[in-house]
Amino acid sequence: MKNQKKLIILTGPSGVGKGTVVKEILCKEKNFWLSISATTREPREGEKDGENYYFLNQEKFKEMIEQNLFLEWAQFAGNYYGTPLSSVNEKIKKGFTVLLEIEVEGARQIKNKFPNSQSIFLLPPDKEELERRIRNRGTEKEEAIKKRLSRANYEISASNEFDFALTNHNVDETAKKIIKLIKT
Ligand SMILES: Nc1ncnc2c1ncn2[C@@H]1O[C@H](COP(=O)(O)OP(=O)(O)OP(=O)(O)O)[C@@H](O)[C@H]1O
Ligand SMILES: Nc1nc2c(ncn2[C@@H]2O[C@H](COP(=O)(O)O)[C@@H](O)[C@H]2O)c(=O)[nH]1
Repeated sequence: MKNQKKLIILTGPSGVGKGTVVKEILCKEKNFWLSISATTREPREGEKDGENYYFLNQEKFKEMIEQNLFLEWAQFAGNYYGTPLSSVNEKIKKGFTVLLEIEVEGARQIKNKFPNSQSIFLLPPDKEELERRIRNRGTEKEEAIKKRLSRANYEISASNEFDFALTNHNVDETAKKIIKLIKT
């Protein structure tokens, strides 16, 4: 894949605000494109197949792994998640800056495969605020919240592996800082 600087990884623990910040970035930057991942998790209320994710069963997801159709994939909190290769290639060729909003294992895979990609780790102001954000989102049951929070400790300890680490205090400010980092 050419022009790897156009490939931006946004990672960080579940609930830190990656998706919210990405939405804000996409409102501000029309030449940026967010990759649509595939997942085996169940859709949340209001989520649409092909818009939020490609919702697949495990058999189909594993078939895609076998066929090397993912740029990266990982298991997270009991489900599979992966970045489909073809659409990312196509958007980069068209000149878009492609954003990957992914967890840490997948982010490491992309960093290894594409050393010129740029990686940004979002940190919460503190762990209590992270828990508040996940709980207030209201999308996960208690068991899933616990899995995500225990994984968050491991993920936060990996924050120094990435090019930049930013604390997400305020959505608008974080989005502006990320845009500046990408364009510098
Ligand atoms: N800077 C912020 N201040 C306060 N609340 C925030 C901030 N950023 C995001 N939130 C809220 O935190 C919750 C989690 O945000 P979001 O879903 O974007 O996180 P995420 O990192 O994408 O999570 P996941 O990895 O689980 O998909 C949402 O309810 C969102 O509105
Ligand atoms: N490695 C990958 N991680 C991904 C991908 N798409 C999303 N994610 C990350 O999974 C967790 C959970 O997401 P949720 O939508 O269930 O809350 C979160 O950290 C996402 O960033 C992907 O393609 N590959």
